[in-house]
Order: sequence, then structure tokens, then C-alpha cells
Amino acid sequence: METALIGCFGGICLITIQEIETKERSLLAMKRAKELGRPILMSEVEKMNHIDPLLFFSSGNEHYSGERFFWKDPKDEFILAGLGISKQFQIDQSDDRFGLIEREWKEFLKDSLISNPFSQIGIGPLIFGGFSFDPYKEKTVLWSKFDDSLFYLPKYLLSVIKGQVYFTTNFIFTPNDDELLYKHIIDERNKLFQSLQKHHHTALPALLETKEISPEKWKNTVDAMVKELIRGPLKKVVLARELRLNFNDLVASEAVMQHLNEQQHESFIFALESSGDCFLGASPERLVKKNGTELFSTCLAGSISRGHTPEEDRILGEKLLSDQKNLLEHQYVVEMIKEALEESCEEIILPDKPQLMKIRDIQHLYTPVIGKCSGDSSLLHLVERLHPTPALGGLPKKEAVEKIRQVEELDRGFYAAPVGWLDYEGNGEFAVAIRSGLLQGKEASLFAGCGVVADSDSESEYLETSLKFRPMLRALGGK
Ligand SMILES: C=C(O[C@H]1C=CC=C(C(=O)O)[C@@H]1O)C(=O)O
Ligand SMILES: [Mg+2]
Repeated sequence: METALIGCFGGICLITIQEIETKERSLLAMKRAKELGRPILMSEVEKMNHIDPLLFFSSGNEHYSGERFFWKDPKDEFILAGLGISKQFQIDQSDDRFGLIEREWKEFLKDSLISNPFSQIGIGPLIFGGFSFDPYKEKTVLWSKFDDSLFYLPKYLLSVIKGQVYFTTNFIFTPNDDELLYKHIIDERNKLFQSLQKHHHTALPALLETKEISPEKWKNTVDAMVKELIRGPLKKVVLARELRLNFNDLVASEAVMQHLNEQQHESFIFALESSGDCFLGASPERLVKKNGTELFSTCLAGSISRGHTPEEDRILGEKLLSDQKNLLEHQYVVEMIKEALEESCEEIILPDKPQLMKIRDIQHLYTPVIGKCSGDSSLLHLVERLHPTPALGGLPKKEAVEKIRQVEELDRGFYAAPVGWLDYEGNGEFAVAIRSGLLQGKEASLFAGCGVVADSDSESEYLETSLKFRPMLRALGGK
């Protein structure tokens, strides 16, 4: 679609052809909403000149604060930034939360008017959000701003895909709306574009205190877990802990995002705001990506530090590749992911040995997985089958999650759970929200866990979690 400007003279801009089309479509949407007696979505995609997605995210700090999201894949090829909430999808404690979100989204899309002339995934109407790790864990005040499943369709979505920029506007017309709504939306959108001209730079406040939450108690829990794992039948349980940070002023999510973006090139970078809090992180772990019939997943478990010199780094990597404890920790993940995907896939390609994934602060054992699924496989069903993999929960899955619920002091909330997006054609991607933290005004909580197996040593697991805090800690000005 061309954005054909008819003319701008002496500061007065005449209407564009596209605006005429938009107006006609909006009249149709209003008519449809009245006839059907329910809200109707109208969504439009336009191609744009380059806009920095982080600048776009930051420009929303005045009018869309608490209603923003950001997503970037490790290759920098796929970036999403959303502002405003057109429609929220939230579900509390339920055994069917994945299915419910998917059905509500599909239901909502019925009879919508979508103008998207580009054959590209990740543009047009899409929902972004995530799930809590365990909806049956007793809730604490820490995660009071997040429901067990929280997604939203943004008002404005910027998608930067392989350098090409697309802008989606999502309007919702209810049976009571009239042309005033259309005018209001156009005004609002123009204001948004104007605000992109301004420079938005937010500095981080000073970090006053970093407090580890009950580290000794955590090590005792790991020791007790090891004893239990030796006895069986549980084989692996992932245990996590928290750091609580205090600052001398409010922490703006855009300032942290800026740092994560500069410092964590090999990771998914994500942020999800909700009612003033912001959950964000730099995760190296893909849960699942669906592009048509192609599926991609990642087995990531088993860790060692980076070396100070290239030689030391290589030796550490070699050590990890032949370490029995870490190989077992990894193998449990490979077996489970293979089994979970087999149900939906005609074909799965999976190397028989892990390789190394080296990221700034840590190296991991890594096995990529590619699958070919039948056309009607649903992404959220795959997410449900996979979550939590033994890299975050344990083995067997159900018993491990119950054990975590019982012994872990931390309220994980969205940590270690799926975060990502789903578009109107069923394509999307979810990462596992690790190396993450929750911003809450002048405070923040950071989370890190590790796979405990019968061979684990609580002191080394403690040090491993300390490495895993580093990406978020650095982005927040800590060491
Ligand atoms: C649970 C976390 O990491 C998982 C992913 C990679 C390696 C892991 C490990 O070696 O224990 C964990 O399973 C975390 O970063 O909080
Ligand atoms: Mg580990």
C-alpha cells in the first residue's frame, strides 16, 4: 500500500489517499459493530521510513506509560514495539489458560477488517504478553499487577523486520461509536508521530542497595533437594532465587531497555508493562517459534562461566561439553522437548550432541530443534505442551512443578515462563523469560535459577545463579 500524500502547503497538510480509505473502512467497521451488536476490530498496516524501535518505545513514556511492550530476537532481525492497549486478554488461575487465550483471541478477530497488503509475519493485529510460571503457586504482593495470563493487542505496533519498518494501527469500534472516534484516533496517531521528533533520553537512578533474599536458606533447600533426587523418583528440579534492588529514584523501563539492547546482543530482549510495573529481561532461550508449518525450539541447560582469556574460555567450554552432571541436566531437556513436539510434528531435526552457546556472562549447553508441523497446529497448544521444560521446571514435569510450589520461597510470577507474541494468522514466537527482572517504582527484583540434579552441589549452584543475575544487574547499574 502506498502512503500517497496529496500535498502539504504552508503547514497545512491535505488528506492522503490512505486516510480516505481508512475513513471508508472505519465507516464500514462502525456499521458492522452496530449490526452485530459487538466490538469490531479494524487494523491497518503501513510501510514506514526507518524509526528506531527503542525511540518509539520511549516516546510512549508520557501517554502510554504502563501500556507498552518490546521484543527483539537475538539476530536483530525481528523487533516489535507496542504502545497503548486496544484490547486486553487476561485469565486467572485455570487449567486451560493457554487454550482460553487462544480461543478469546480467535473469537475477537471474527468479522474484523484487516488491511495488510504485505506477506510478512509479525505485522497487523497481534497480541503480546505472557503467562505466569505456575498459576497454582500462592500469590504474593510482588506480582499483584500481573494476572496468570496477560496479553494485549496494542493500539500502535511498530514491527522492524530485517530492516523493513511496518506500522500497524488497531482501532476498535463498538456499537455506540460514531465518527468522533475516528477523528480522535487520527489526532492521537498524529500526536504520536510528532512526539517521535523529540529526543527521549532517560538516565538510570543510582542503585543504593542490592539485597540477596535468604541465600543460606536457598542453599539448604538445594541440599535437601539433592537428597530427595538421590532417593528418586524425581530426577531434576530447578530452584530459583531473588535479588531485591533499591534506587534513589524511579527506574524507567526505557533506560533499562536501552542498556539491555547495548549489552546483550545474543539474547531475546523483552519488556511487558502492566499497571505501572514492568517485567523485562534478556533471555537466550527460545521456547518455540512458529512460522507457517515450521517450528523452532531450543534445549538450553547446563552452564559454566566464561574465561578471562580466549584460552581459558575454550578450556571451560570443553569442560562443560564433557561434564556428566551438566550433560544429564541437558539431556532431560532434550528428551522432553522431543516428546512434546512429536505429537504435532511430522518431522523433527535434532542434533545428537549439544553444542556451546556463549553469551556475555555464561556459556551453556545448547541443542537447537527444528520441526515441521501440520498446518493447523496451534502455537499456544505447543507452548502449553512445552511449558515448563526441565530447564525451568524439572522431571517429571508435574511432580517437579508441585515440588517447586512447595519448597521455593520465591513467587516466580512471569519469571521462567513463556513470554512472546501471536499474530492473527497463528504465527508467533515465545521465549522463556529468564535473565529477567521486575521493575516497581524505585525498586526491582531480579530472578535466577538452576537445574538441580542428584549430582548437584549447593555452593556451585549458588555461584551459577550469581552469574545468571549479571545481565540484569549490569543493565541496572550494578556489578
Ligand atoms: C533457570 C535459568 O536457566 C536455565 C537455562 C539455562 C541453563 C540452566 C542451568 O544450567 O541450570 C537453567 O536450566 C535461569 O537463568 O534462571
Ligand atoms: Mg545448571
